[in-house]
Amino acid sequence: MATLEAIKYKNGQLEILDQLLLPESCTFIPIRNVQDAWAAIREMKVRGAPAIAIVGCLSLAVELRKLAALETKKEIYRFVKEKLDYLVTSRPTAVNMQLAAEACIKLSTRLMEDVSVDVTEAKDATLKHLEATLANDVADNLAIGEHGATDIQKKVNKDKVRIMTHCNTGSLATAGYGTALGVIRSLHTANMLDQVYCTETRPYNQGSRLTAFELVYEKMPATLICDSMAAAAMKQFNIDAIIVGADRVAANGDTANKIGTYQLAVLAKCHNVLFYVAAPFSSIDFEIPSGQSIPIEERPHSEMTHTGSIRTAAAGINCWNPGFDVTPAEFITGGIVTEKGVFKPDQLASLKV
Ligand SMILES: CSC[C@@H](O)[C@@H](O)C(=O)COP(=O)(O)O
Repeated sequence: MATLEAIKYKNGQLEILDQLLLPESCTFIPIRNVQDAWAAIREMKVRGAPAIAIVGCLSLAVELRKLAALETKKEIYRFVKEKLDYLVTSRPTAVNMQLAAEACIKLSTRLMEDVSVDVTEAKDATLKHLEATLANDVADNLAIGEHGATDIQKKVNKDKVRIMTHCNTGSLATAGYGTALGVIRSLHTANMLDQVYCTETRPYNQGSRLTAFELVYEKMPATLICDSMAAAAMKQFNIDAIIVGADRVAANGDTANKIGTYQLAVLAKCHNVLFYVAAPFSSIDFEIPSGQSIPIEERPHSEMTHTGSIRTAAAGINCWNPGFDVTPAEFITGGIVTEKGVFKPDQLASLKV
């Protein structure tokens, strides 16, 4: 199934769909270098944990392709490390950019130390690694979709299911297909989706602006709700499962995701609704034992006090605007859906590679 495309890369040319302009306008903007990518990530022109890492890696590929002047493998290593270290500082909560940077720096170190590899081969191997991120992510998402849909079908045991989701985890947040929205897409393709309820996702409205846009685009049976309607909707519509994405999953399964995820998980427990997290392995941070160590991004207060340029909150009020919250592993009752299968949170630690 053709899904929306938010990241376009060909022969060293990178363009991204400016998500700040959605749903009014579909405008692609060029990313000419790592600095452009850093700014696009920071300003949330591209957002969503996997998409952030892919655009970061591809922006480095753009620069590396243009670079003729590097004469030694050490110069390539230094160039790659400096650029990736910088990209990691763009946003703090999602771990995907950090893990992608660590993997690429490790590769660059290995190529530098391998005497059988010359400079051109080292550069080509690094480029190949960076450019593969796009296709790898789509393949991972297709597998996540399959595993998630099969697990939900097995546990819910109904012909058609009602799903709730939060934030945006679709083609716009990934290289294509999506993670949690990928599972919903797979259910829809298998004619097993009765209805998906997507939350508005205040204050940045990734749900109403982006997920709703994708759902309409894909013609899925979907209903938008405000975040404050989640409990009522669970009760009224007999939701079968909630599925969300992740920005960072700790080794014990605690999961950081868009603010509002934790309250959905608590509500799911009260209403006996299965709660799933869908994320690629590149969102799992095996180095941190629990969600307590996950850095939570604080966002500008204007996201809460204004709608566009219009102030909707009383002037002078103090605000608290964390971009993410942490759902304790015990609330993830359905499981963590990855490209390698569906796991209970307490199974994760043993999967460290
Ligand atoms: C597949 S994306 C999973 C998460 O990154 C997503 O749910 C989310 O929280 C995105 O937050 P955002 O602040 O829009 O980057």
